[in-house]
Amino acid sequence: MTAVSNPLPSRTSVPALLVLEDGSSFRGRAIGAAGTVFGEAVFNTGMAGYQEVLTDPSYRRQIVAMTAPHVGNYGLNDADMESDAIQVAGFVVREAARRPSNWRSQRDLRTALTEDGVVGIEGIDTRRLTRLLRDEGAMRAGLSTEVLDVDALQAQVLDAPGMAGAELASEVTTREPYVLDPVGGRRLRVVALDFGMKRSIGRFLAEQGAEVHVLPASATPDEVRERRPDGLFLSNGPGDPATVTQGIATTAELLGEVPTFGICLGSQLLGHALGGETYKLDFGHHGVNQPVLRRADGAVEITSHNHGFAVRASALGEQTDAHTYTTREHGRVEVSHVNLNDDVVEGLTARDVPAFSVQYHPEAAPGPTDARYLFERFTRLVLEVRGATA
Ligand SMILES: NC(=O)CC[C@H](N)C(=O)O
Repeated sequence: MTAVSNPLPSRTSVPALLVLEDGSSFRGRAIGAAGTVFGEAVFNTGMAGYQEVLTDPSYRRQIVAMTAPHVGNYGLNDADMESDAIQVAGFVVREAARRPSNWRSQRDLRTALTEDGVVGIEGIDTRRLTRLLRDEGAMRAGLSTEVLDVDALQAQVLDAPGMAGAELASEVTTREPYVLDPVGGRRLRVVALDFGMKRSIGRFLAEQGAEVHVLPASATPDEVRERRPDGLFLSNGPGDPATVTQGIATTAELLGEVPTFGICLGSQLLGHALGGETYKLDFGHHGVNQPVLRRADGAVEITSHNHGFAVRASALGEQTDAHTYTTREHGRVEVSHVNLNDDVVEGLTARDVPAFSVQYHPEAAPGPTDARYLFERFTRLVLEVRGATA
């Protein structure tokens, strides 16, 4: 008999069930831990980058379905983790790779889901699921290897909380402050408020020569001031931005005092701090090819997204020209970036205080790198303000 050195693992035959709040159901095979989980079902259109998606804390309490039909080919490695572990509540794929082509010494998708205690399902019609979510909007969902009766699981889904009103940043923020060393000599000191910050974002800030003081989401304006920062960074994060009340209050108080840059949830918090509001999108933007118009020069950036909420332009204040609003307390703010698919606000630039933000992901992990220049833009803004006040 010939020995087979590296046989394909046999397909699991453990059944799993996904049920949406409207009762739509999908039967498939388990690819992760055993259990029952609830969350908001969303679809991600990236062809690759599943490791960064899985480990992005902004995906907390979401059941993420990948539209790419085959996921897991290259495995997971240590370098591309966006946090310590998989964060999604559940993971849905058409077909999970049975054996990864790379990083075999590290983790394959099935092992990673199982080790991190995350329930996953494969073998379902992800196109049908995506069409449902696109037509009906993001829905609450349940995914289970234990409750295999559709009505029973749907009843539990209907009892589970939705994403509107969900405060999740406190679950993923750092418990203790810590400092990231600047790369290549210190040029500036930044306080980063951590609402669930992706690791790559901290790296890109540090690569700007920033000594990055990462503080918990609960940090007060005085706790920020104690660090004597040249700049304030507002991170990405999960949940409904309107619930991040301390983050909004801290940002609002420091506006005009410390130059500020926000990414994703951070952009929404800047919108609130300027006096505006956020609202829930129907099915959100989760992918790596969203076209965003940069109004300053008419360029289109192809960008990486993961957001289910957005800033409402009209709530920022009185509209003074096509894209500029006068806020009650912080002067003018311009909607600097807009999504070309659906006109959603994708960036804010305050005109009378040094603050700007983008709703998408310049760190591009995963995604195209068109917007990486924004880290440099933040550094320039910080150095300009410091130069002017020195
Ligand atoms: N990636 C993020 O920061 C997401 C922000 C917010 N939780 C949203 O879904 O809109």
